[in-house]
Amino acid sequence: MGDTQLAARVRGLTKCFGDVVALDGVDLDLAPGRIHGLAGPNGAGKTTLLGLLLGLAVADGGELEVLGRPVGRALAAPHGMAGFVDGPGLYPSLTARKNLAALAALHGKDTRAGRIDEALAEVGLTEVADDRVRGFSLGMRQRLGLAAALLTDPRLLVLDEPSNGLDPAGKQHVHRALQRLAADGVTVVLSSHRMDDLQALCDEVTILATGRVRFSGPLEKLAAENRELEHRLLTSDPRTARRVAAEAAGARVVAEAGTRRGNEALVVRASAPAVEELVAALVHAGVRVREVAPVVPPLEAAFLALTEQQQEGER
Ligand SMILES: Nc1ncnc2c1ncn2[C@@H]1O[C@H](COP(=O)(O)OP(=O)(O)OP(=O)(O)O)[C@@H](O)[C@H]1O
Repeated sequence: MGDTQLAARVRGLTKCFGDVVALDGVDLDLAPGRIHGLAGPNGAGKTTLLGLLLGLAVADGGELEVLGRPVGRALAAPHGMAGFVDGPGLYPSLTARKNLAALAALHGKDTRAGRIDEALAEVGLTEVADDRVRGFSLGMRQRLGLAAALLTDPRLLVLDEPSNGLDPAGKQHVHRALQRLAADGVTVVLSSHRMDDLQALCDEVTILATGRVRFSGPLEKLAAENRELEHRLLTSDPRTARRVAAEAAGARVVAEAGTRRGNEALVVRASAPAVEELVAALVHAGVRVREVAPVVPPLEAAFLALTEQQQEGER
């Protein structure tokens, strides 16, 4: 795909706040119709990057192209973009419905009741449509902010931690709305601290640590980065299992991890294929394997390995 088709193209982006280097030569490509996740420890630069995309601040260096247009030094949200960082800007004294009407009118968009009702339904706020926003929870505000963004018919949607404060039903509404947008060709970029949310939603992720990109690409590639993981095994015969694991190629017994559901658990460090071999060897030795699971989910393990490496390298 040619770069001209990208929803956003970022090259060597830097941003400092006094002595703090928030972004340090960041490259990022956002492909159309994809949901791109941004992850990273606190202070990694996620909000700063999303803010620059939204035109809320100006970069100190590098290139930033959004929806085919270079973003210059003027602070202006590029046309066709929607989103928010640090929570959506809403009018507390107005109802949810009136907020949407006011925000859509501000953008010169369709304010017909039908369209507003649709947006409210999409984020699951129909029942509180006529309640004042002042009494809304964080999760309800986040969803209303998303509804407001939907009304502007964006081609690029930028969201900073949109899952913050959402209950499971709210999360489902938000995930469905974002997936519907992506299916319609809208590009979505969002930050999250939850690797499980990123896994459920995103095609690609970028991991930032101390202002630098540590990984950018498909999620499967990230999970595969961390080849050896600790796995917990529950078996019918812990003693034999331990002996078989100690002899298995490519597996190292880490510890006996106490008991779980009355069984003694065994923890081994091994790659996914080596774990499969071990399970086959256990079955061959007459040991029943009741449960095999990574101690830390693969994506989270890859995230920790990448971000810890970066921080240690800088000490
Ligand atoms: N307006 C500002 N003034 C001074 N420093 C800032 C400002 N905005 C961000 N920073 C600093 O820049 C760095 C990156 O911050 P940023 O908020 O982008 O990180 P983040 O990845 O979004 O973090 P979190 O996960 O905690 O939200 C941090 O060290 C932060 O303290």
